[in-house]
Amino acid sequence: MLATMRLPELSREPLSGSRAFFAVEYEPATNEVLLLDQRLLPTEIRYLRLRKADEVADAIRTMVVRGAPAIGITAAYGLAQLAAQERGDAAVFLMAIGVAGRALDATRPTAVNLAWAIARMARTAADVAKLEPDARATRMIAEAEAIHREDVAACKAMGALGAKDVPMGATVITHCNAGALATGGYGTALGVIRAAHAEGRIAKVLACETRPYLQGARLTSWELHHDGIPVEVITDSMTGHFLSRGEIGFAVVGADRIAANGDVANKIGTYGLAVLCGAHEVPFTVAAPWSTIDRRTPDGSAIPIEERSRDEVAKVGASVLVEDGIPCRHPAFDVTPARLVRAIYTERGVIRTGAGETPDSVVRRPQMP
Ligand SMILES: CSC[C@@H](O)[C@@H](O)C(=O)COP(=O)(O)O
Repeated sequence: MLATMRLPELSREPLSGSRAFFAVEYEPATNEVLLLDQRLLPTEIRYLRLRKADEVADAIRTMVVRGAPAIGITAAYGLAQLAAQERGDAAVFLMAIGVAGRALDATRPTAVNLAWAIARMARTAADVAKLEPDARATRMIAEAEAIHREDVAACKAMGALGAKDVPMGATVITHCNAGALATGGYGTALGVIRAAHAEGRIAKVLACETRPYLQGARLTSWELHHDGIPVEVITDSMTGHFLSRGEIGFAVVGADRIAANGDVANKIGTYGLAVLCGAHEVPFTVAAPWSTIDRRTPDGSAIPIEERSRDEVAKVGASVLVEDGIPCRHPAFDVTPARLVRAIYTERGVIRTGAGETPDSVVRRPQMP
């Protein structure tokens, strides 16, 4: 497995629980944030060591790290790192955390996990501001590590719940990358796939390539292949073909933000896949931690959609596909209405959207918040 890995030396076991690879870790011995540079995958495995919060913000903006939970965890570590560097009094400390938090928050607008993690770190900063610098840094680092550890546990919990819905022997389709690379470890949609594979339910996975940034082709296939889970890459335009032939039994994707009514924002192309699954009566499901649910956003129309650069559509690497000067559009996410989603797997239970449940309606259940 992963014979070509060059892992950075860590002074302890990674919180992601994987020595094979990790998307993000914090190294307390050096106060560095370590990121696997996902822009280079699958051809090169290189880790970056980040020493300042603005380097962390840059890394999120430029897609060194991506995926909703992973960017939230990375931002939390960026603020913990800053807390370990800031020696000023409480007011100076809170000012520095506030400025860095706003810069991190401005990097990517759609994934609510980013704002959620920054807000949680800001609350901790307010609680510890009056402590000695070393003591408040220790508390900030512990909070970021808790966010990381809780995310891995959430992925495993939702994976176990979702796996039960995967029909025995199914071919499962997924879109984008909602795996260990996109989370603290294990993955959301790929967590369901990992758990279902361990239960012997999965014949193979079809990974949509996910134009234009190709997270499915570059990242999902890499993760699954090196985990020994059978995977085939298809172009996004092939999904209707395979569904029409009855070759797909289950669909599971991640999410960047889920509105109070159950509408799901995820990587561009998800909505089309959901419509096709609906037309062919194939269960279309979503796996996401509770930190992806934004109950202050009433429905999908209120979710901000990130517009990314023209060049990601007009070029593949150095190859030009669209002549200079011809405009291209690039919404990076779309919204799938709740009515097309059969179920949402979370660490707090399953939201049966197909049976009319919503995030708002299930919070009254005993195990829900
Ligand atoms: C567990 S990750 C869920 C989503 O963040 C994922 O499906 C996705 O859309 C990622 O988009 P990206 O633009 O690569 O950050």
